[in-house]
Amino acid sequence: MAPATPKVVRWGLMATGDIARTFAKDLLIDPKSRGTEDIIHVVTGVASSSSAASAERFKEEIVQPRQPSEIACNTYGSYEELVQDPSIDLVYISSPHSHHYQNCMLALSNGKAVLCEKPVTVTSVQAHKLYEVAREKSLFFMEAVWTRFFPLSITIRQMIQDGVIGDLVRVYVNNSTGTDPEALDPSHRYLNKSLAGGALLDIGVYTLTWLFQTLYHTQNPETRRPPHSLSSLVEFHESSGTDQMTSLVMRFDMPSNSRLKTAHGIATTSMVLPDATADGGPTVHIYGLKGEIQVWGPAHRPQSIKVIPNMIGKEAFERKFDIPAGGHGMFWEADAAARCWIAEEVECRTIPWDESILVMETVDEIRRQANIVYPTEIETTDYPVKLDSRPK
Ligand SMILES: NC(=O)C1=CN([C@@H]2O[C@H](COP(=O)(O)OP(=O)(O)OC[C@H]3O[C@@H](n4cnc5c(N)ncnc54)[C@H](OP(=O)(O)O)[C@@H]3O)[C@@H](O)[C@H]2O)C=CC1
Ligand SMILES: O=C1OC[C@@H](O)[C@H](O)[C@H]1O
Repeated sequence: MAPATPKVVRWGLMATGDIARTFAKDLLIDPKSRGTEDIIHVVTGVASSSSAASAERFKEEIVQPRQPSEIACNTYGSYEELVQDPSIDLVYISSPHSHHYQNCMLALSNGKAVLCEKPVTVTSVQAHKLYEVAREKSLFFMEAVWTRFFPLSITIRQMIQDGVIGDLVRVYVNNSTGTDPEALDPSHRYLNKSLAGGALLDIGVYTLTWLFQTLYHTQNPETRRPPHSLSSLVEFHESSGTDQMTSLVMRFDMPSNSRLKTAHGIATTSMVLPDATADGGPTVHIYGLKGEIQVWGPAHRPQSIKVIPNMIGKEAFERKFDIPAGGHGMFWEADAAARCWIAEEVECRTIPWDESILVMETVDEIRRQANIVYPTEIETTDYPVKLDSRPK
């Protein structure tokens, strides 16, 4: 039952780029419009590493018009100042992924709980290290894999666990960005190796999220085993050398009472192809012995499902999942992070640390197979390391 008085959760925003704007707008939508009665989100701090003026602009354009005027929002021209602000409960980090490790360390070592954009780090070793620090300091820490918190994803995980499509056999996912790399400035984060650019870390991680949330997360945590036998192929963008297309197949062990003891996860990601199929067809297919669940819409921001039973005479059905109040869909992960923080939990069960690490280990292995190498300073676990890769 919802408490009589909602708890106010105070956010600090580290970075003022594109996704920070989208996240902040979602955060400040009335939570009641999505049935959230127990929390109110406010933004009490914004920091930009470019300038205090940029943080101030963000506050004026995005924050102030959307929250009560009596809530003070401090602005800073450095991330170091933000993490020392006592009026902040949770820090949302949305710098480029190359900077996540250093920025998360900064927040955690200053005693702040963290919600960090995907991918949590550049390497699995960095992710391990961050979770270790969060545990040592008893601080909440979560990778912001927003797709997992969509009611659509929750419904699918439940359907799998309820046996609606029977034992899992194969999951196929396609997620792409629909970008023409030739039309981008070469310093853009998609093409910039100093910013851990490339399709795999940017959007490929969503395809892995789908494989893990269906073929791994739905299994008994006591007995499930990490996937194995990964084969992948990577294609590169000529002038930047960043990865532009990855396809992979890997094997997931299934529970011992399944008819088939293993299932295949197949994922593909591309910079240039559209993020959803042009004819609006499915982007994710989850195949079980009794039927298939199709997911329609971009795999990172899915919109509807179709469930197709194998049995003749059993009707297929469709279900649309609208995102309420004109939101983008990022408020559900914010609600989940806030609830964990209020409950003094360090980890969110919907995206547990071990799964973020397994995704990063999978990325490591694909990178090893294709020899994708980033500059040492963004792969290191040393802290603090000064990173400066802004275009001159
Ligand atoms: N969940 C989702 O749907 C999405 C997630 N993302 C993730 O969010 C992160 C940011 O993406 P996005 O907002 O699109 O990127 P942007 O380039 O638009 O913004 C990144 C921000 O990071 C800050 N920054 C700090 N250091 C640097 C640097 N050296 N070079 C450039 N920017 C720097 C800047 O803010 P400032 O100057 O204020 O410090 C910049 O505006 C990525 O990790 C990406 O994977 C991205 C898009 C969608
Ligand atoms: O997380 C993301 O989702 C949407 C994409 O367009 C973006 O590049 C990526 O970072």
